[in-house]
Amino acid sequence: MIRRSKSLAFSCSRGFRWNSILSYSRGANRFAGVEDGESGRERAEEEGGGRIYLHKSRGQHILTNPRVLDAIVRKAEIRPTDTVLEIGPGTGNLTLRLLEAAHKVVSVEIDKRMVEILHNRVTDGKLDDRLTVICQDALRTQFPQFDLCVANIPYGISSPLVAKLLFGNHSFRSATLLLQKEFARRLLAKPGDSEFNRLAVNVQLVATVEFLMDVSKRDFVPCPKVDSSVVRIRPKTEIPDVDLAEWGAFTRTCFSKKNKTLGAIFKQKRKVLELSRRLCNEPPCAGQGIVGVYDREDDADDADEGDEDCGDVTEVGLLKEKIVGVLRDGGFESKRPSKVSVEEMLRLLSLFNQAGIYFHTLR
Ligand SMILES: C[S@@+](CC[C@H](N)C(=O)[O-])C[C@H]1O[C@@H](n2cnc3c(N)ncnc32)[C@H](O)[C@@H]1O
Repeated sequence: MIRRSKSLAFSCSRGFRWNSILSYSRGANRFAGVEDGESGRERAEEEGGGRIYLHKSRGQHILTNPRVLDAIVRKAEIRPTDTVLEIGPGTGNLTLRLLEAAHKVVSVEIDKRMVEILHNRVTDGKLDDRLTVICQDALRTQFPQFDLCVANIPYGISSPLVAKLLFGNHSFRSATLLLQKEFARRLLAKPGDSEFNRLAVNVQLVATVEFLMDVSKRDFVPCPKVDSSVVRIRPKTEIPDVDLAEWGAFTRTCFSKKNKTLGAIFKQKRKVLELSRRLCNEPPCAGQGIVGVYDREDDADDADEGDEDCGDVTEVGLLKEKIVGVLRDGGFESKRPSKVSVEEMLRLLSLFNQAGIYFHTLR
């Protein structure tokens, strides 16, 4: 049951030249935003009262500019032998182009109405034997083997999806993703940039990220509030030998207060107690992988409760001294996490481990 108040209504159209139709328009009751070959800007047309409601909550903004669609496919470096994974094909504007360039396309789409539209479009174009559509939530689906991921993804799942691609044991050459501009900037951020956060540090541990192009909000139907950027994420062939679960917990601690020094962060009573509990909780739960790449703004600063400096002369106090010693001897005490590179973070974790301090996940 679709509740109209929460949705954006777009009408269907008919009678446009096939190549001018950006989304499916065969038969009655079909949606079509319409590609404007001249300006590439949005239009929506109505026919016979047929409508499909685009759900904001599912990020249903249809990319309609043919030049942008073509550019994404060109920049994705698709080989004719490739299987391409697409997340969120929507009405299939990108999918049809991917099918022209690749050997196979596997598209994962949560909305069965979109799947129906997509099926009809590829059947019309006789491309259906090379397309597999999985009608499921991309975050809950096991991806098949793929060479490349190319997608205009729903922005609401950017962070867990990037984590799934990079930390989910998939082997692929690259992911060319259309993302919200701000999210893309965070992926690309370098130490010292104001956007540098756990997302950047976790992604850059295992991948390189390259900016490809900006995309205007006006190239979508309906027009979203934000601009977008296309980036290419290439998994590194050699990944540092680090327990990813521990790395995830470690970077979470380091970035719990992005603008405080590491010394101030690790001296907090709560942090020391947390580490103390982890140490008592042997053996480590290794190999769980990073379950998220931690991009939530509200993760950036933990609440201030229990923030006071830990001054105990108990075991916890001794642990605190040990922690401070590691930070001081390694030259990290006065550094801010937002200015520390991945390599330096790895060195700090290794120094902690050498001192018998671990960040493994609590059971
Ligand atoms: C931004 S639209 C992109 C549509 C199309 N790729 C384009 O470029 O015009 C995102 C699409 O992802 C789908 N979607 C949203 N959440 C999803 C999820 N968790 N798993 C799979 N698809 C999802 C939406 O239904 C929508 O069709």
